[in-house]
Amino acid sequence: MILVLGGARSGKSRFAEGLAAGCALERHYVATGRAFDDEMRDRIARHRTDRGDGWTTHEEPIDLVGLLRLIDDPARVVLVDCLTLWATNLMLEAQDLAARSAELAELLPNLKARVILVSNEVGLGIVPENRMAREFRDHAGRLHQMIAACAAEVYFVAAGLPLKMKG
Ligand SMILES: Nc1nc2c(ncn2[C@@H]2O[C@H](COP(=O)(O)OP(=O)(O)OP(=O)(O)O)[C@@H](O)[C@H]2O)c(=O)[nH]1
Repeated sequence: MILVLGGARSGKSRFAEGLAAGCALERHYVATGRAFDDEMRDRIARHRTDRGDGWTTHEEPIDLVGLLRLIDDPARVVLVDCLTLWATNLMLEAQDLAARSAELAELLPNLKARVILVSNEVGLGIVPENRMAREFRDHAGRLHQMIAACAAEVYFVAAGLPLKMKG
């Protein structure tokens, strides 16, 4: 399992897609993002075009654990983009984010597919004024630590350049 972290528009998704393309495995893309407005719809369309053929796309904003169990197969590489949007969706539905994150961290080492997880590093700026944003930042930081602990490789991407942090 590989974790790819980075800021907004850092090039993390492209880097992760490159890692997946480098495996001679059936490629599956798990999108946690939701097309809630025209801007996001355009962005998603661009992502689909950039990915090109050769990917099976799954859209699952909430039940990531259930979907990963369902599509798990040793013949596949599964790219999840991204964990922070998944966490946002759970928070907006008032779900227990700590419990869902623990479930994911427990499942990942048991999957047979090669899994690549993309996530936003949101903890580098000043402390947000908004309480929900502070809670989200803390949840994301804890989730990344849990996933990084069991990942074989961890990268941090900035300005399109990957820095290998583990593995
Ligand atoms: N629903 C859906 N979402 C998608 C699809 N393809 C990509 N996305 C979403 O688009 C999001 C990434 O969009 P951006 O905001 O453009 O990328 P970014 O993460 O800021 O930029 P980079 O760091 O360069 O990757 C991912 O979190 C995906 O969930 C798709 O086919 N369907």
